[in-house]
Amino acid sequence: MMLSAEQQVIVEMPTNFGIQVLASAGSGKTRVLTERIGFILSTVKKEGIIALTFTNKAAEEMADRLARNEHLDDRVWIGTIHSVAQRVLEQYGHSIGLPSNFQIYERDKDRMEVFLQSLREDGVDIDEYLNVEDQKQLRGREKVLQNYMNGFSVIKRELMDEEQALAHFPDTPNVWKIYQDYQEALLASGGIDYDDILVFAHKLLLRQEWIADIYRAKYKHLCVDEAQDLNRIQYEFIKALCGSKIQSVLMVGDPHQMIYGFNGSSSEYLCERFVVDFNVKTFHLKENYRSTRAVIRAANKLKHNSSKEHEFAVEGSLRIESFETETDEANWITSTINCILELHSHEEIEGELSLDNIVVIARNRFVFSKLEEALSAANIAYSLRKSERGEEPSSLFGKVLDYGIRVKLNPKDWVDGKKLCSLLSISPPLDWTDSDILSNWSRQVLDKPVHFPEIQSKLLQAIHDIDSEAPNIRKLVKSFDAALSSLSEQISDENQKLELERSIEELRYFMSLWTRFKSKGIGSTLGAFRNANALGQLAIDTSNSGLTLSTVHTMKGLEKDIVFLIGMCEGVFPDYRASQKKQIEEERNAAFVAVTRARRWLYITYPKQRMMPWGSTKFQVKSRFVEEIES
Ligand SMILES: Nc1ncnc2c1ncn2[C@@H]1O[C@H](COP(=O)(O)OP(=O)(O)OP(=O)(O)O)[C@@H](O)[C@H]1O
Repeated sequence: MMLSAEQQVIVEMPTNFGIQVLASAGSGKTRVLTERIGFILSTVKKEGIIALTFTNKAAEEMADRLARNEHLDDRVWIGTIHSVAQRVLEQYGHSIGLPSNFQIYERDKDRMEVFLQSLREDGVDIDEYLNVEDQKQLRGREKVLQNYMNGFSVIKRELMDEEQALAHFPDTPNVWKIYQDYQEALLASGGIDYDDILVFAHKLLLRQEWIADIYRAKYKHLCVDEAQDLNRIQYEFIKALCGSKIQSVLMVGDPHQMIYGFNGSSSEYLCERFVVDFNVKTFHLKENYRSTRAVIRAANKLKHNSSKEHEFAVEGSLRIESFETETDEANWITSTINCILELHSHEEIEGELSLDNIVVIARNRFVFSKLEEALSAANIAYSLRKSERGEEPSSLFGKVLDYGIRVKLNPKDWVDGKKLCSLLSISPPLDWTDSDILSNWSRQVLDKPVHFPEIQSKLLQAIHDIDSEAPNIRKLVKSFDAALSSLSEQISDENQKLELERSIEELRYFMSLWTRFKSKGIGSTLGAFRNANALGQLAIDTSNSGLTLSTVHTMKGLEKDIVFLIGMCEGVFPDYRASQKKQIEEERNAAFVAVTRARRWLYITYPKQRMMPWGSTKFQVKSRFVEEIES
């Protein structure tokens, strides 16, 4: 596949300044970025490149696209912005006072637990505040606390100081003090939260110039995909990584596809700040290489003249259908998918037609419920693309393994320590710094009324004994796999058997994560493994084959031959919470992203009524975006 003349020019630009590529959907931005990396690898000796993406999935796709290049592993560092920042902290976090095995609290409820504890320590009787019978009142109070947590995220990602925070949250009393206390509580438990990863890494690069120089000496080029979605802290982190020494920065993006406004994203960083802060040459690409004429016409109705059809583009098709109910909509999609499969092949689509060619996209995952029922009834295998953060284990054994490792790495982690104590019916200790804590629990659990106390006891001791710097996970897994399997043969109680079955599954899943961690070459210690898992770098994506159901946000940057865009009603898409002009524009961006994922055929559907969660039905109005596409 040849690059176009315009693409080729960008790929082969000299490396002594920045390159900004502002281009529409399907115009080959990611392609240009990966070709540029290949070009640098083959023309400039030794110098390394950092390639930044927004999702682990996108990082993997980029690695796949680059796989044919020599020296990929030693010269190119492909990762999400968070994962790059996390590795900077893992290696040098101690230089700004972070504990060597710092914990990432990636789960919202763990962060909330730390927050509640910080309030208790401040003398606030938060347990009394939350001790209300009335559910509505309780939800209201929980929301107040959640608003504080959201506020902390804003403070971090906008890099606010006290004055700015007080001005930004005029109606939130004591916000700065409460925020400081939360930060102290996090650090006292040896942890940081997800937002902190970038904040601390940014601080580190600014304060310890010598560390930043180590990276700059090795990596002299930086490439950022989907740069329209950068937010302030992400942009500032990139800037700090470059300092004044790195000028070879390529940012590609499409302002029409900015869909993370709720996370502080703004295309201003790509379009304006980048130009001010770097010596930048700008390029535009308009030709769409992905989609058929029918799809491009629909996209251009949402964003006027955003894409230009490629001269060899085929016609493709667009079909818009309405249904009485969501069930009718789901049944129609299911039968249409079956009809497509029966075709086996079509001149507009390369290769055999299969479920792999199809994705169903919706604004949010709740829209899929009726479709999931219909697909199951019709025996059509599908997978729902999930967010990348891992799921928590459900068996007691799986939980002991997960929380135990967290406590092993950081005995100050009372959040996971307390959860473990409660699961094992052990009283929590007063001292959270004891490095023999797991060994003590291993003895105490033996006479507790829990599932298989001896196995849990052995597991706790085994975790205690692991060498964190060079853990032999394979050996640990092998011995427990054998022990659990032999126990299941001796037991007749059905529930206990199920618990054992789940324990073995979760142990094997843990092993597959470890294997994946090792094969990715992103570290070898237990701490690096735990953090990579926390950031979703080890998530195993099952949605590569079969029919994919995906929200718009998780489909970003990807493409399929056939797209069904479903549930297109006002209130769903655009989302009912979008009321201001700016929010509606972002919804339009999301609709544009959804439509432009289609390479060949696009189906858009909506029901005329929907079932509400409380059981009654509600009449629906066709989405304004469908009206526009039809106009
Ligand atoms: N010069 C080219 N000739 C043929 N196909 C191309 C060319 N450039 C890109 N493509 C193909 O067009 C499709 C879109 O490319 P790519 O994913 O790089 O676009 P993009 O601009 O990053 O899209 P988006 O912003 O919508 O995610 C891909 O299938 C890619 O292989």
